[in-house]
Amino acid sequence: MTDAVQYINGQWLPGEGPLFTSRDPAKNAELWRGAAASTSQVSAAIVAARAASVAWADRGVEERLIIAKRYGDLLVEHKERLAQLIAEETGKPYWESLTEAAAMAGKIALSEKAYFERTGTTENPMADGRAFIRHKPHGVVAVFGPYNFPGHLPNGHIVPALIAGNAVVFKPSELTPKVAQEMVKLWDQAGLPAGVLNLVQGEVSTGQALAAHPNIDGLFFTGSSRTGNVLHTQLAGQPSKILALEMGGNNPLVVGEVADIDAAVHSIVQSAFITAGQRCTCARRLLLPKGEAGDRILARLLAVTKAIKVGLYDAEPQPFMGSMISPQAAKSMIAAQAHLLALGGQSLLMLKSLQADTGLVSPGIIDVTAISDLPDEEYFGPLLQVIRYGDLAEALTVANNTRYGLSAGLLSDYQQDWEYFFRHIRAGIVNWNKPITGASGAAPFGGVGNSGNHRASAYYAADYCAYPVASVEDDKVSMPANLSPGLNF
Ligand SMILES: NC(=O)C1=CN([C@@H]2O[C@H](COP(=O)(O)OP(=O)(O)OC[C@H]3O[C@@H](n4cnc5c(N)ncnc54)[C@H](O)[C@@H]3O)[C@@H](O)[C@H]2O)C=CC1
Ligand SMILES: O=C(O)CCC(=O)N[C@@H](CCC(=O)O)C(=O)O
Repeated sequence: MTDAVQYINGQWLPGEGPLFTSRDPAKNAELWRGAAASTSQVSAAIVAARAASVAWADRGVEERLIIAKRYGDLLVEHKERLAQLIAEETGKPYWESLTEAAAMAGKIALSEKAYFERTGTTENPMADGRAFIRHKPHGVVAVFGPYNFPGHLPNGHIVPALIAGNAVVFKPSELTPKVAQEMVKLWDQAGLPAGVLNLVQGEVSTGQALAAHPNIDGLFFTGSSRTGNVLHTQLAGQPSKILALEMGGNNPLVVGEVADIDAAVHSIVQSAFITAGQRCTCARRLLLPKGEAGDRILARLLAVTKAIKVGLYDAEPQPFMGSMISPQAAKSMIAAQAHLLALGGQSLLMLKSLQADTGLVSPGIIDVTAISDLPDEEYFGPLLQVIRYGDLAEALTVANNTRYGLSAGLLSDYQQDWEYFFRHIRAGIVNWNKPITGASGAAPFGGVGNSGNHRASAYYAADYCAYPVASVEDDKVSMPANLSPGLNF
């Protein structure tokens, strides 16, 4: 008998599918082992969610919020343990894992505010009755999470979905099942009724069974563009299902004229190397002006990046960068770097494996200006591509030369440069003199192009968690003051 890792209709059950494991990528040790949910278990989770969804929606938002707030309190109470699990399963430094746990707790109040501001009830004036805009939950929604924020990002779909009155079937990343299990345990402890939130663990086939199920009303996905596109195709021709896709980016950070070089370099480092470059918002392409000003920034960036402390999540003092998610992810970054070098890139700082069979790598910087056909790929790790440009118009053309459009930024002391940049850049998160990572949950979070499908998350997640209903109402049926021509009463 394997461990009870599936949570279906309020019961922890062993999976009936193939065994899979989760490993600590920094210490190369097994952390978790369980059997995947079978297709019939995925169906059972959907049946349970469907059955629970009516009573959950009927409870009303105030009652649902009481449970969500209890869950938030439990997140605060258990934040150190949760951060420890996040650190072990992802390799992120403990300090950063604590910020993820805090963001999860902060999501409750932000989602409550968004629910009422964006999808609450509005009464509009009407001469002979009342006009309302109200919102209703979709019913049963599937939530898919990525590994890089195994708590915060699925939580960013689950919390608003539950507050809006939906029941959820959650399929976390197969690389981070332990964090997912902990989250669901806290919801259970908070008193969520059986069936309202179900957890189906497993690898891609479990995700496929969930996404293909005819009885889901919506699918909220955060993950790679590749998978998001598969899901988009799969759900084509099913307009009854709402699909929210939060996907990757090939994000540009443009540096213009800046007086404070250290401040600019700090913003670049925070944008490119936080979470070992494994944020969807991370800067992938750094656009630096040609000439001395750009050379000075580059020299300082190289010096600071060389000195970045990379290490174990529990090292003291704490490193800035921890491990990547897996040894395979580290190898794929080394391969990406080799590919760019073969295309004509020039390494300024090599991304290197720091310890065999772990995800520990040093950050890399590569000048790709000479590559005429630069791949428009999201290399999801700490490898920053530098492109030198002539003027701001050229920088904008290069920055926008991507099928993605998630985040973008400008570092410049000139307001007119910012205004020009803002007018011309195509992305959903556009910052000035700030890192392009670390987006606020109080703002919409999403991208254009291949980064999303126009259903932004965070503050706007409320929008895809409920559908609007327009009503005109009166207490009694009454004759209108003026009859339409041709009617006789
Ligand atoms: N825009 C955003 O909000 C964010 C986007 N991301 C993106 O996520 C990626 C990293 O996360 P990963 O876990 O590697 O993403 P992924 O796409 O590999 O996996 C995401 C989820 O989809 C499931 N899945 C994979 N293939 C599937 C299929 N064919 N059918 C159904 N489910 C399937 C996985 O098991 C997992 O639960 C990066 O590309 C990053 O840019 C990450 C965080 C935020
Ligand atoms: O959903 C929210 O509350 C805001 C979005 C957010 O937290 N974004 C983070 C991480 C997302 C990622 O890049 O994977 C960020 O902007 O750094």
